[in-house]
Amino acid sequence: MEVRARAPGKIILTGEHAVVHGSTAVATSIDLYTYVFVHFSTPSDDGDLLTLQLKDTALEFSWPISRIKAAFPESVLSCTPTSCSVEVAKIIAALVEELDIPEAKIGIASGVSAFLWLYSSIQGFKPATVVVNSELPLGSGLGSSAAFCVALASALLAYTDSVSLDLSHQGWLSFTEKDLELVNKWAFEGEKIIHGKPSGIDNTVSSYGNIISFKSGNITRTKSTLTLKMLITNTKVGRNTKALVAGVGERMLRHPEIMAFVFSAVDSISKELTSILKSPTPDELSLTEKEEKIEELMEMNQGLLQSMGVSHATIETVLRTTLKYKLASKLTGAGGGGCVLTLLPTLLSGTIVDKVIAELESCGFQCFIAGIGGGGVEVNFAKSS
Ligand SMILES: Nc1ncnc2c1ncn2[C@@H]1O[C@H](COP(=O)(O)OP(=O)(O)OP(=O)(O)O)[C@@H](O)[C@H]1O
Ligand SMILES: C[C@@](O)(CCO)CC(=O)[O-]
Ligand SMILES: [Mg+2]
Repeated sequence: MEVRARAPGKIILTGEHAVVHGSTAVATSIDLYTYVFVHFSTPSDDGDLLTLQLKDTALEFSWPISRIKAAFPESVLSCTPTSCSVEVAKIIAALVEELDIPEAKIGIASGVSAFLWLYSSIQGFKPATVVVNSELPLGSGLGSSAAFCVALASALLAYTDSVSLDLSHQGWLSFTEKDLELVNKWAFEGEKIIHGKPSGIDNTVSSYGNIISFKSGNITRTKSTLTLKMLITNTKVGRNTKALVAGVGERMLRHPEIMAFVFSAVDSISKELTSILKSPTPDELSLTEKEEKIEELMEMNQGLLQSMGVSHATIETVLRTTLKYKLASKLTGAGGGGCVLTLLPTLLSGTIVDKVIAELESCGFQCFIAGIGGGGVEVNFAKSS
């Protein structure tokens, strides 16, 4: 029995960090995916191992099922999404510690912990091989952790009675609305292990796809009348969303009144962006006007992100470089390095785009343009060749 799942990454157009504190944020899926393949062992496989292959970091881990069974409490299997208890978190931490993950790749430990929680909760103690690979840069603000959790939850749920999928379907298959809700809730439990205090926007956009406005767990799907073209620049500076979210939380505790104003301003920016995206775009003039407004909103949001303390010297370099070409940019995701968005207006000449990319890449950054607003997570039951 095998299944593969693919879940998209995302960009946050406005509202990261503030969304953790209840403000509105706007995000869209991108056409770069994390893939999870699961092969559940059959008696003929003669295996009693749970194996996790993480292709992006060239790491492989295996646990004898008996080892996992002995470590976990019996009651861990659950039909409904459940948070990892402090007791089980300690058990998982001990199992992950035994793996001796090399220091340079230690960030992966949180992903392995999320895997152990989702696997044992959804599948119990069954032998299997799980293979993960991603088109997303890991830990760069494009939602790699959420895509990982969404693809994993989908693949693990695919054969269970909790969802209703046509197992004879050929090719990629979407979940029903009700099943997507379940996938999204399980993925959120995984994100909690990786992030500490996620808002849920990343797993939600990875599950559902499209453009969404998100506030305190409530999703509004936004049908945009314009197609945004965003240049994504990866500064290649590694960072960790958990630490950055915690840093903003501490600033909030030190300056509650000021930060409340900052978060409220971000909320207004996201609401204004949503209304611009939704309103009719009858002609080229209104398109240009809208793009100019969006650029202004991005600049204001970036200023507020700076005041939250999540910008970085490399992000400032990208901002300065794109400004030379009169282009507006902002960080996306948790910041502290990672990726920066630059709006490429529809009427911008290809020559300018080439020039700005060349200048950014000469600084050692990596630029690409991803397709945005596509569908969410899908599964595929086709036999691998
Ligand atoms: N393909 C993958 N294989 C293994 N672990 C992964 C994979 N993708 C993500 N992870 C886990 O998620 C962590 C990165 O999550 P983090 O939230 O810090 O960054 P991000 O999700 O890429 O960015 P953001 O949260 O800002 O969008 C990795 O260190 C790893 O633990
Ligand atoms: C920084 C943050 O707002 C977005 C990370 O992509 C964290 C979250 O919402 O969980
Ligand atoms: Mg993340």
